[in-house]
Amino acid sequence: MITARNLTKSYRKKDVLTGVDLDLEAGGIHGLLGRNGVGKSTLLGIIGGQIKASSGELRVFGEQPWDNARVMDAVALTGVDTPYPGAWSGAAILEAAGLRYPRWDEDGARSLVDDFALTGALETRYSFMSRGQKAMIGIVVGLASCAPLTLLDEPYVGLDTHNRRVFYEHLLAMGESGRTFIVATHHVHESAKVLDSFLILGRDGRIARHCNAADVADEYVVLSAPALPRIDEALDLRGSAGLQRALVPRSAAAGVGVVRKDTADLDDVIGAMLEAS
Ligand SMILES: Nc1ncnc2c1ncn2[C@@H]1O[C@H](COP(=O)(O)OP(=O)(O)OP(=O)(O)O)[C@@H](O)[C@H]1O
Repeated sequence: MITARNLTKSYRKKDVLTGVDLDLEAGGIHGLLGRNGVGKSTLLGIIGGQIKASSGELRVFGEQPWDNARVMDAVALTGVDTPYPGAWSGAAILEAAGLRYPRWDEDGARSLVDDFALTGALETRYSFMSRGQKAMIGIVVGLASCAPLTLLDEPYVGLDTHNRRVFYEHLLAMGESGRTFIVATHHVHESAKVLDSFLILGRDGRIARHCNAADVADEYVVLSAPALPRIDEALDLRGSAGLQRALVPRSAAAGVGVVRKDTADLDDVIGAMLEAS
């Protein structure tokens, strides 16, 4: 569904994406992770046809996406920076989304509005909405679009605990629908429950890792000992006086002598991958 080869994007003299290679098959919920400013929103904008890449190859549904109406009809991109007109009410935004997206699910939108208790905000001008209300409007648009490829850019910013749970429940319920979701997120712990895979965009502007959520914690163990030998494949974890801890691929840990080996925690693995990226 998405194939990228050596995709780059520079803003004036600033190189953001320097050679993204990516193969993503249709279906599932995928997290796009990376440190602040590495280019996650830029990459989503390029995939969604809204930002023009500087060079490289990109195919979304077999076509180049930039300004391509066929691709853009099948892709919804919403998030914290979606520039809805400030004078529009929530209801007007949802009505426009219903006209914009050919597969729009009116009942689904209503159910999300109910679950988010957003009815009151539907009459509020977008510019007067709270951050959380804006986030919920963006989520309703993205999820009810029924776009085969739905890109959510930090969709939960400003949501309280209850509404984040509502969001994840709806997203999870759609995970088996055949649709593909890419969620740019900094919330590894919360999102881990719904994600099928993690894409880590590194500080060098390339995809550093693409790992399957079901496998990643099994593939690593935590070694701890007063002094660990050097293990090239190790992802560093915390070390304190008298105790070193390293996150190591299970295969590389097999040959290490008498040290304590613990099962790795998904948060630790992803966190260490982000640090190393
Ligand atoms: N339109 C633009 N013009 C110039 N620079 C831009 C533009 N859009 C983004 N950038 C720069 O590109 C870099 C990547 O920005 P982007 O928003 O894609 O990162 P991000 O990974 O989504 O960040 P965050 O996690 O902080 O939201 C940043 O340095 C940003 O300042």
